[in-house]
Amino acid sequence: MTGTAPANRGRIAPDPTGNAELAEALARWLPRRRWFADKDRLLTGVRILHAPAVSGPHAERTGVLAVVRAEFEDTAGPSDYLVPLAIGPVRRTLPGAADSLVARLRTTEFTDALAEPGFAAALVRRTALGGCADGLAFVPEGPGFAPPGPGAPERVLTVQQSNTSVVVGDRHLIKFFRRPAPGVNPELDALRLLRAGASPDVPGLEGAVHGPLGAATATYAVVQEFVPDSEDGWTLALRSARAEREGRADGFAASLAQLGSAVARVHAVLAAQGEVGALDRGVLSRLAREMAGRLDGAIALAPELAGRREAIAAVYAALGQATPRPGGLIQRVHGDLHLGQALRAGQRWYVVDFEGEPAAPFARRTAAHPPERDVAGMLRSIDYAAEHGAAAGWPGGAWAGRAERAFLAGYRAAAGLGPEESLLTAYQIDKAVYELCYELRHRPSWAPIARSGLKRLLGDAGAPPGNTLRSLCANR
Ligand SMILES: Nc1ncnc2c1ncn2[C@@H]1O[C@H](COP(=O)(O)OP(=O)(O)O)[C@@H](O)[C@H]1O
Ligand SMILES: O=P(O)(O)O[C@H]1O[C@H](CO)[C@@H](O[C@H]2O[C@H](CO)[C@@H](O)[C@H](O)[C@H]2O)[C@H](O)[C@H]1O
Repeated sequence: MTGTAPANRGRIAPDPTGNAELAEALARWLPRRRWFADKDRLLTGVRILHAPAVSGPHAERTGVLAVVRAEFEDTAGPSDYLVPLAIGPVRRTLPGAADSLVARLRTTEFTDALAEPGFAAALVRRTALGGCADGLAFVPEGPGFAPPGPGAPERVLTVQQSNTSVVVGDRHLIKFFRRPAPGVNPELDALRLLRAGASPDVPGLEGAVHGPLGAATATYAVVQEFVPDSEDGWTLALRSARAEREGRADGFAASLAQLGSAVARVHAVLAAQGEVGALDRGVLSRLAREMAGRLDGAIALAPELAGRREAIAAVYAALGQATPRPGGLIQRVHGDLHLGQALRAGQRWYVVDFEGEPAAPFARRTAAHPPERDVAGMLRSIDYAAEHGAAAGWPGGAWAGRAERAFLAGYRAAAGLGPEESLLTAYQIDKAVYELCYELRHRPSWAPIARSGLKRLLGDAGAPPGNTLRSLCANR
């Protein structure tokens, strides 16, 4: 590391002009982060691509929004990660958890900047004010917002998976995209459409931070309204399934009908504000081909799927031959909708995390789909909750049936018509295939949930606790 002399303390020069020691420390620190998405690959090294500076929370510490490139032994290509760092003299005690320490190199200390009081708040403040500095652009979106005052309390959300979000002053949430890629992040893009259409069903977009990525520009973070006192749909679903076992009725099914309506309204705004296309035979056969391609990719990761290839391919083939509903559309959708991405506050639902499937390239995440894709995601999530409960001995089947029917009824009431069956079936199977791979990779002990969901969707006999699509559709 060459940047430790007092004169340049706080600035990181891009590799290969220095920083070898810091890069080595990052190579040890990164794989232990929960948002590091390459845990199953052998990391061979880290390079610091960019490190634009932002004003530090206090005079002796500088913040940088470092973008680092992780390189691996395999040939699948490098991954870029956003790593906000605070740089300053070594301290006796760290402000956050001990694992916020990235490196102590001689007299200089490098820590996770999101654990430093004042760092996230300073970025939200700069976004509210707008402006450019050191290659970063702080851009308020829409009418803008009042900057948080000095000393606004901050807390890093611990539930996040792919990214890292910090709540500032209980009013704003700044979400740092850990995997920057060239262009506008799909979440920012979707939130702009939803703001333009005055959607009441998502937290309002307030601004964004952009920075360099090679010769391109990437979205580093978005700032949006924080929804206070909310609980996510997954937590509520598990509580409701447990209440059922204990013979206590609750209002969850009724609230899921409201969620169904909220999702339908989100779809309506995205269709009105974004690009749409006709759902014709050509689109159906393309979607069927894409699903079949994803199945082949999934079999490579989860060879157990090979035994089901024929049955799954038959469902996709049926989709490819189906007659589209007249007037059907493809449009921007959420792309990775599940109960954890619905927040209940008071009597309202808010839909969050429009980033799409975290591992997919941006172009695939923003591609137009029939809205059935999101509806299928939520049905899979209800099935997940039922299956999770079944493992604890809860009577998941009846609960799941009611929950799924309520969600579909709410969706239908707001959309004016229900999801199309061949699409809903194919998307649920496509999602269950994705989930099996996701679970095998990230949470192997959850793989049986995806496995048995897939079994049920393929109509295998004797697979409680969820419901076959046939039984759900019979009630449409
Ligand atoms: N605007 C918000 N207000 C309140 N909580 C939020 C908001 N956005 C996200 N959250 C909470 O943070 C969690 C993680 O957010 P999410 O956008 O899904 O992050 P990730 O991209 O890391 O998965 C959500 O499940 C929700 O509990
Ligand atoms: O929230 P993310 O965008 O990071 O989504 C990924 O992780 C999800 C798990 O947190 C995963 O969702 C799967 O598990 C959920 C329960 O934890 C369940 O409700 C979903 O239906 C199921 O798909 C999601 O697939 C993945 O992309």
